[in-house]
Amino acid sequence: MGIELSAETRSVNTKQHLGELPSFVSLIMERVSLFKKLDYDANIDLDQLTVNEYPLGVGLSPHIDTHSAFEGSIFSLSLAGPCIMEFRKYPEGGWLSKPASNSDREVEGSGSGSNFLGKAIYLPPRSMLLLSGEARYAWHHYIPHHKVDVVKDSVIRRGSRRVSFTFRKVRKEPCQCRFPQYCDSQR
Ligand SMILES: O=C(O)CCC(=O)C(=O)O
Ligand SMILES: [Fe+2]
Repeated sequence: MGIELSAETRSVNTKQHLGELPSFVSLIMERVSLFKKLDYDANIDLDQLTVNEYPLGVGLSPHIDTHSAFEGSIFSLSLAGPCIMEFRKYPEGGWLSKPASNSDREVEGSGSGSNFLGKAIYLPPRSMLLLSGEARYAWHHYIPHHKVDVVKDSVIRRGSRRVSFTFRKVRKEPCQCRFPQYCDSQR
């Protein structure tokens, strides 16, 4: 909603303006505006909304949201069931290997040429995830294709579905972030 996003290229067609965001998200936008009080360089004049539905066991493949398509702050509201979102940072830029097993931990990968830092974050229902700075520009995020997540030896069962509302601001100029090896505008 707002502006069309291609699932294949993870990019936007700025000519495909789908209209204003629907009025039912205005309360969410009000809550998002409270983030301005925090010390973020956030431009939170958000104009693009993607709604994702994840049936039980379905995840999200690893990616960094396209730098050239969206500004520096990305907000994702989790609804219905919980999930664990995993993050990896590869110093070289690209994604190199398949995700390892899931848990709430820090990971340093090695072997088969991979060298990454990993983190896993629990996203309860009704929580808002803010990706900004290095987390937005340099870390891949993904949701493993699992029905059950293990966090510090506790088993967290996913609900029968999760729905997320991801709010972004479409970028009009090339990205000039501090992370050129991850940046499609600077390669
Ligand atoms: O489901 C989410 O919370 C995140 C979705 C996401 O990363 C994306 O659409 O790029
Ligand atoms: Fe994403």
